[in-house]
Amino acid sequence: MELTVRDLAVARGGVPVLEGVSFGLGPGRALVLRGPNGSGKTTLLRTVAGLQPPFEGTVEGAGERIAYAAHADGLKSMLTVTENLSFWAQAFGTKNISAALKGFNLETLDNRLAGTLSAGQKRRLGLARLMVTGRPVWVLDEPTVSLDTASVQLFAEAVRAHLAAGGSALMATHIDLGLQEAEIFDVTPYKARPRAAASDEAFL
Ligand SMILES: Nc1ncnc2c1ncn2[C@@H]1O[C@H](COP(=O)(O)OP(=O)(O)OP(=O)(O)O)[C@@H](O)[C@H]1O
Repeated sequence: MELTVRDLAVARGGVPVLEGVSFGLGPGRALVLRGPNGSGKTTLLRTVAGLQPPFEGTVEGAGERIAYAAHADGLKSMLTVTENLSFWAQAFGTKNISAALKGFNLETLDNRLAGTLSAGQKRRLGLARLMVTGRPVWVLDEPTVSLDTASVQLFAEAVRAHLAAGGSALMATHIDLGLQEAEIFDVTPYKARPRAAASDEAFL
């Protein structure tokens, strides 16, 4: 099944920031959103992930197929690394956390409370969570923030394995992940044009 975005316009605070966005993302494919600060990449990802409604247009093949990871790591600070992953595995109806621990080099930190991890370690745990969701479409907002070079490499390998297993990934990132297979989507900011007043639903 493909994630299909058609003629999408997205808004923040009731103000449109992007319009006319259309793309399809099928199994085994990665798409990287590129654009300057404030151009609307986060807003687009939030809309695709269902965290806010489209201003215009449609998103199909999303919903429960999506695992979303954004700036806020959403970790439970008083649970250990293992307990965090087990919690999510249970929440998403999966079982195996060992691949996620290994994939993000968390094995030696397995008994550490998440709240005591460094910024990069927390980010690794937040990304490891993706692997236990079992969900096919990863939507990732600047996933490599705080990661060192070796961890960026681990992340790229995790994405590559996800694609090879038939998953897909939609990402906003300012750095080159070394994923040659990823396609680039340049976001073009909204051009002001006459329109009716922004709807209240678009206000988030
Ligand atoms: N809660 C909000 N209320 C109003 N405007 C917002 C809100 N959040 C973001 N914006 C504005 O919406 C626009 C798009 O922001 P967005 O975060 O989607 O951009 P971005 O491309 O992800 O930027 P960056 O590369 O800096 O992360 C920006 O002009 C931003 O200032």
